[in-house]
Amino acid sequence: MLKTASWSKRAYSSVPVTYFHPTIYALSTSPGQKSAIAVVRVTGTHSKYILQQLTGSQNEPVARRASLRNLYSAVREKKILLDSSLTLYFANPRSFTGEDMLELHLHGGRAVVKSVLKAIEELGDRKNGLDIRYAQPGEFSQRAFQNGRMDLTQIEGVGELIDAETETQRRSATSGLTGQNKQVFDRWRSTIVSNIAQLTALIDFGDDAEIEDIDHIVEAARQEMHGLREEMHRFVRKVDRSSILQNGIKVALLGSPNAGKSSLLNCITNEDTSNVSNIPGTTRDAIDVPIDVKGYKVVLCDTAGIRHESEDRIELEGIKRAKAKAFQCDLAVLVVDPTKKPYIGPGLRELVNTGIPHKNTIIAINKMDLVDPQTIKEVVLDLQTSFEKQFAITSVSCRDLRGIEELVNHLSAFFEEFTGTTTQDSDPIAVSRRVQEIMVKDVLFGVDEFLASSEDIVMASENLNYAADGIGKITGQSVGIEEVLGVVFSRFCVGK
Ligand SMILES: Nc1nc2c(ncn2[C@@H]2O[C@H](COP(=O)(O)OP(=O)(O)OP(=O)(O)O)[C@@H](O)[C@H]2O)c(=O)[nH]1
Repeated sequence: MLKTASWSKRAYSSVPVTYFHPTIYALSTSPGQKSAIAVVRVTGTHSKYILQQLTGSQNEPVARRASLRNLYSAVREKKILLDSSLTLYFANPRSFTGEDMLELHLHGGRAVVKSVLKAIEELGDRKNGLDIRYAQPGEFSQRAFQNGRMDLTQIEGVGELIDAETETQRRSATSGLTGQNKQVFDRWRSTIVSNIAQLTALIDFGDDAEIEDIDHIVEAARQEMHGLREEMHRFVRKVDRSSILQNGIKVALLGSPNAGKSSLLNCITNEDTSNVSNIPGTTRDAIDVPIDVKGYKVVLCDTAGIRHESEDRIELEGIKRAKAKAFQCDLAVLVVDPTKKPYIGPGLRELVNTGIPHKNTIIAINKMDLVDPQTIKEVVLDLQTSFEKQFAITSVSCRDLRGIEELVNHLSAFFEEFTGTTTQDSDPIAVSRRVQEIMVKDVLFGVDEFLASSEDIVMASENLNYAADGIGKITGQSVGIEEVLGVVFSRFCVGK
């Protein structure tokens, strides 16, 4: 008896929720490009059938074991060899999607991929129950979600990880992927739910309770939610700072014409990105260059040289844009030419002192190869008296690259402080814009309203419900799920 019961339970649990969904397949590596290897993924009930048909073998595949197999066109009469491929079969539920899955590691030629995709397509026969079709964007991840393999924050973490361009972005994305964020949300949710339960008990049975007991329970809930609100605000602040990592830290290069701004940009990026010339005023417009500086994504902006006396309309427009860029940047790097007096013209002085006084600024004295150390000392002194604030000053040469490494270290120290991270050992967190919005509009809103309304127990409990539902929307374990699913999965590409 017992044996039958446990067997039937096992049999039941081995059927994924999506068992009757079509089997889907897609090319998971970059489409349209020649490469050494291309991976085609298949997920769904007919995965094993597809493997058996393509290999022409009815043998039971060994799960999780890679094997080298010849793949043939499904038209049996004309058995055409398509490729010799590495095949990997995963039996449900131990797969990414929780369904039976198949991976075909093909040779990456376009014709090979095309022929295998066509062969899989030809295996579809809906009338005979073989519902097989090409996947929609994000559908593999959607299956993983539907079968409880991942929650929404983890799935979004996969998306962030694939989009990560720098080391710091990669590390922040792992907070979602590893379920770290989910643990935080789950803990918050259970705290809120336990307080809802306390209040519900008061609403239902409060008539029998002493007034002091009621006050005591309400006060305890208030205290707990106060603490939680603090923690939530800290989390949101950290997410804000982490999203700077995603979008890039904006650094504007400012300076007089010919100071060497474009040369410095090229030295930092190691590329000839910007227009270098000895004709002052060469850079007429602001150029944004996304680069990786010691693991941080930085958007470096080369601007037109700022001087007062120009009458050239185009140059004046460039200067206007340079000022606007300076205003938007997170950090300004002021490039100074020590061979030309005044070292800082009135236009730049005014911009730094009154136009962007709230911005962090690093000063780079360029062309140190052209002057002696005594002149550098003079320039430093002059700069220290030119500005109302004291800035870090460093000297460099774009010609012989002296001081460039030191300047880059200055920049990365600033990035660490600005984003509250170090590239080695901190834990930035990345959550999607969707999660950020729900945190503010639902979760924190509900908690704030609760703290404002805890005199009225029914209202207070409603507000906590609102906050808990918000967390449910974030992880995908509560009401409002349909409305969020579309947003989450539409960001994914086919095969992911
Ligand atoms: N000797 C020497 N020359 C440099 C150095 N940096 C730049 N130059 C030269 O200075 C001139 C101007 O350099 P750019 O990088 O175009 O200067 P810029 O500030 O971008 O100029 P604008 O576009 O006019 O604002 C070029 O001839 C460079 O080769 C340096 O460190 N040493």
